[in-house]
Amino acid sequence: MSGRINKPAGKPQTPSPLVKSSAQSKRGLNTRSPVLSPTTYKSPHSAGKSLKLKDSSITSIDVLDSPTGSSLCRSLFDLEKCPCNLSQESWLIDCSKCRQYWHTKCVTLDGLSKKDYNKIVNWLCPFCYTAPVSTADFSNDASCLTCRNTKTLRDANHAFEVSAAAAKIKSVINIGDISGPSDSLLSQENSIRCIESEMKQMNEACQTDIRKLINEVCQLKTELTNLSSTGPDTLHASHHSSESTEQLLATISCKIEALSINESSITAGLNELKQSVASLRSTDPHPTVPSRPPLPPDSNPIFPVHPTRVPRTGCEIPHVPHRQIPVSDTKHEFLEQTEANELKVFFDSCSFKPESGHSVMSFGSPYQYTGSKSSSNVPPIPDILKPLLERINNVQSELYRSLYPDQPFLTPPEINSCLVNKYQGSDSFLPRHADREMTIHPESSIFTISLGQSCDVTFTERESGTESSHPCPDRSLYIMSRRSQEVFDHEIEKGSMPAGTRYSLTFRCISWTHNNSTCLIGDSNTRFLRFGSNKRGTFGEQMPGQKFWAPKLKDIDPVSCMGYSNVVLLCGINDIKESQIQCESDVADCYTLLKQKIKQIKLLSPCTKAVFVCQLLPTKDLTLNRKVNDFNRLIHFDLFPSCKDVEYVEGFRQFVCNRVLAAELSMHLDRHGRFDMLHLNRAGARVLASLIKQSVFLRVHGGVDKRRHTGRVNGRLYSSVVEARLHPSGMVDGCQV
Ligand SMILES: O=C(O)CCC(=O)C(=O)O
Ligand SMILES: [Fe+2]
Repeated sequence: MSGRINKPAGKPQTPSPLVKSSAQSKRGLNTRSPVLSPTTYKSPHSAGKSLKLKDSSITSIDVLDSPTGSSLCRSLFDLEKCPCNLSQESWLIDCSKCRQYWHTKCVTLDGLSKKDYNKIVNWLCPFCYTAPVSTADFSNDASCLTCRNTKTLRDANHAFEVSAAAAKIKSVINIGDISGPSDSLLSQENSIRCIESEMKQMNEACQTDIRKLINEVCQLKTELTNLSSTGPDTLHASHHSSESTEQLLATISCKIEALSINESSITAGLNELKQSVASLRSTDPHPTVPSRPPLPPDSNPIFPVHPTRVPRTGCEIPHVPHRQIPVSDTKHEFLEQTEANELKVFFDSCSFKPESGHSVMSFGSPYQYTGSKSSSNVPPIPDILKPLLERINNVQSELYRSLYPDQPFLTPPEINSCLVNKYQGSDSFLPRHADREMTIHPESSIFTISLGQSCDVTFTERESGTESSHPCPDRSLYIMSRRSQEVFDHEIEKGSMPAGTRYSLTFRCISWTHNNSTCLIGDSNTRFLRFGSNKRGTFGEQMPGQKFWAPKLKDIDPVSCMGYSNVVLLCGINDIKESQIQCESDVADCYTLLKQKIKQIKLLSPCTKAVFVCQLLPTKDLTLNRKVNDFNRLIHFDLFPSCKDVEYVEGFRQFVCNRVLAAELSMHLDRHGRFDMLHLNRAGARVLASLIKQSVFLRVHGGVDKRRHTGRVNGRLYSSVVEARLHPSGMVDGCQV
């Protein structure tokens, strides 16, 4: 029985392991009469073997006589004293693991009866108890890739490794080809592991031989003692005796020779194996990252900046062309004359609200902008406008489909709002502005139909000041992309309007949910994530957005972020995975590219409220994880302190188990049947989706999750979202299964 409670000294000696900490037992301690009065003591070092102690003093001597015993005895006196170091009238309980005794009061067990104590089979003391959950060691490693190695986790990981190895062997048998960088890495790591285990075996064999040798020497010693005890005369008296001595000596020399041969062969073998390990390690594609000379730390860092972890290059930002044009398309005579006439009659009868230089009237989804006078009590789209709206939506769908021809499942933006401007006379004008409200769908266009008097709209490229003029004849349509609003202003200059009346019908895709529009740019680990309005399996209608594919950092296109409220980046693993990325500086260069991309995004899309950066996910390759750590540290210690509006997608610790990508959240084999080191499975993607969604919503609500009930994703608690990762059926928003 372990987890014993010892009885007070002086009580009848039974196997019951109770000890009362009392003056009497303390005296016993001083006289080396242990608190453990005669009883069965299980050595913490003897793996369950019991020492039957007859008498305490003899016990001490016996134990002190043997080399292991001395340390055991030394520790006995420390172990049997409660770490509180106070004498207390309290029972003592010993830990099943380290055998340290504790006052039951000190470990809050004092409410239990003696009967209850004796029911305790296993008890772990505060020194030995480890919470059965992974706890990241955040103190040293900002990337959270180190976590506490509890036995449960270690066993789970071991089981995973065994199954992964089995799968690997199976794939080798089935496919016969395991080429590819990750496989060569794996096979190399496996070879190291094999050699290391072989070395372990040889070491063990060596130990066994040494033990055998000691036994035999002891045996021979005894035999020699026996022989000598018969006296030298007797030894030489008979021919028989002399024969046995010679035989004995011959046996000894034979055995010693055999053992030395064995030993030298073992040593040679070990040396050979050591060499193999060394050569394999030297060809490691991801060698130990050498440190760079320290660089001056940031002058005013929020986080303490590790001097070696500041990127070596400055962050000059290469200019990115915005690739926008002021008017993306024009259609003359878009309206039939009769339709135009009908519309003019209709608008002549409407009451417009005056704004600066013109007057306005709205239909459909309210369009709010600075100084808008028509955004409250907005009537629905009138019947007379419905056929026109349908035509415009057709044009919008075509435009959207041509933008994303390879993604036919995406839903084009729906034009749902019409703002009509009325210009009367040559004094009318339209102040310089851009239609860059966040409520406008970032992938949509703004459609303007002119009715009545012609005029020119002037466009100005904000950065360069370059102006261009666009003529707007009666019944024509011109189209501006929402993205172009990030770089061009437009206006109808004062004094440029002719006499007479002009109506401009401007159509947009408006929704307050676009305030949360999100552009997700990521690598293959974003492949299961979906935007959409389905309650399950997508990010949902409250987080509309679009995904952009960027396997490497260079593929991040800052132009795609223009007009989005949030940008989420998950990219970089394929960059640092490259074999030429060999040291911390190389990793820092990759990180610098990420930083440049973020700055370019913010330059091109200044209205974007936040850029969320996902740290790199852990992989199953420990060597690659070192680079991951280096990259992630730069995100923590350089990016976040230095870039305003860059936010952090929290909770990535969930992906780590035993310092690698958690088995239950990741793919075991890729589609070619090879060991998959990098990819999340659907359960992992669900966790990733919930973390992204949580971060985005926390920003929207100033750090407070206000959706329906605090802590919920589409009505489900975040905690259950995370739990749901293990349920194959548990679909979480943001992730399509
Ligand atoms: O009247 C026009 O052509 C332009 C109208 C416009 O820019 C607007 O309503 O935002
Ligand atoms: Fe406008």
